[in-house]
Amino acid sequence: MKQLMGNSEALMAGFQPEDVLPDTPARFVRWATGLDRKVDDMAEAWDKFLSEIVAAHKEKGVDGAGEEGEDFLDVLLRLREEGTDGLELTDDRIKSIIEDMIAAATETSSQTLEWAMAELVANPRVMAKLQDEIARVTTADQPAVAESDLNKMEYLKAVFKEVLRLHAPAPLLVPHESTTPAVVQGYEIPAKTALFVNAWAIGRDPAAWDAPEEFRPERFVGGGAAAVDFRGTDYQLIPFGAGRRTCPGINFELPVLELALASLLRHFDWELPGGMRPADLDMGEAPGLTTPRRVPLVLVPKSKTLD
Ligand code: HEM
Repeated sequence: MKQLMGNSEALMAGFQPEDVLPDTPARFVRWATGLDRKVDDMAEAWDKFLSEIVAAHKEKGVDGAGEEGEDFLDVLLRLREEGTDGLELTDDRIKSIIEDMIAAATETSSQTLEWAMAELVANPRVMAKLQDEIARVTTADQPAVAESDLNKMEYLKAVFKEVLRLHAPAPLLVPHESTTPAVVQGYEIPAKTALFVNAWAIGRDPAAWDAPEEFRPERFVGGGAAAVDFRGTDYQLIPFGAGRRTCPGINFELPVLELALASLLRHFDWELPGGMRPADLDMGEAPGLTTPRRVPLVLVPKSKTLD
C-alpha cells in the first residue's frame, strides 16, 4: 500500500495492521526507528514551502515579473499557460522541478566555494596570484567586480577547474543505468545495470594528471594539455558529469561562483585564526554523497584598501 499518512494515524483511522506495517526487515527498521516518519515530516515541510512559493508566483501573475524579468518559476508557469508538447506541467511537477534545482544547486555551489577558499589559504602563492589578477582587471573606482570582468580572469577560471578536479562535489555523480549491453575494458556490462562513475578518482588519476594531489591551477593556463575542459567533453575531468544528463546548471553556477570568489578576494585578505599556519589546515573530506570538508573552514577577513 502506498503510505499516505503516518502508521499510527493510519491504524487509528481504521486500516488493518497488515495494510500499514512494514513487510520487509529493512522497511521494519525504517519504520521502528522513526526514519519513515522523519522522511514524511520533511516531505510535508518541503511541500508546504514549495506550495507557498508557487502560490505567490501565481498571484503575481506571469505579467507581474517587473523590471527584473521572469525568474525560473515564472517561465515554468508561462510554459504551462502556453501549453507544452506531451508534458502537462502540473503543480506537483513544477514543485518537483524546483525542489530538484534547489537540491542540486545549493550544497554543490557552497561546498565548491568553501574548498576554493581552503585551497587558496593553504596555497598562499596561488592566493596572491589570483588577487593580483583581480586587481589588474578591476579598477579602484568600480564598487564591485562586474560579470563582464570575469572573461578577463583566466587564472580565476583555472582555479575553479583545479578546485573541481580535486573536490568534485558529487564524487560519484548520480547513479546511471545502462540502456544497452556494453563491454568496457573487458568487463561485460548488461543492459539495466546501475552504474556509478567515480569522478573524484578520475580527477586524481596519475595516468591522466601530473602530480595529481597538488593544487596547481597553472595546469589549466594556456593551450595544449591546459585546454582540458570540465563540461563533459574531456573524460579526465567530469565534475559536472557528461552526456545528456550532464549538469544543466553549469552556465548559472560558474559566473555566480566566480563573482563570489573574486569579490571575497578583492575586498578582503584572509587569514587563519589563532596563528594557525597553512600547513596545519585540515584538508580532509567527510564521507557522504557529497564531499564536504571534514572540518568546516574558519577564516578571519582583513579589509583591504583598494588602489
Ligand atoms: C559547482 C556546482 C555544481 C556541480 C559540481 C554540479 C554537478 C552535477 C552533477 C555531477 C550532476 C549529475 C550529472 C551526471 O551524473 O551525469 C548534476 C546534475 C544536476 N545539476 Fe548540477 N552541479 C552544480 C551546480 C548546479 C546548479 C547551480 C544547478 C541549478 C541551477 C544544478 C542543477 C542540476 C540539475 C537539475 C541536475 C539533474 C540533471 C538531470 O537529472 O538530468 N547544478 N550536477
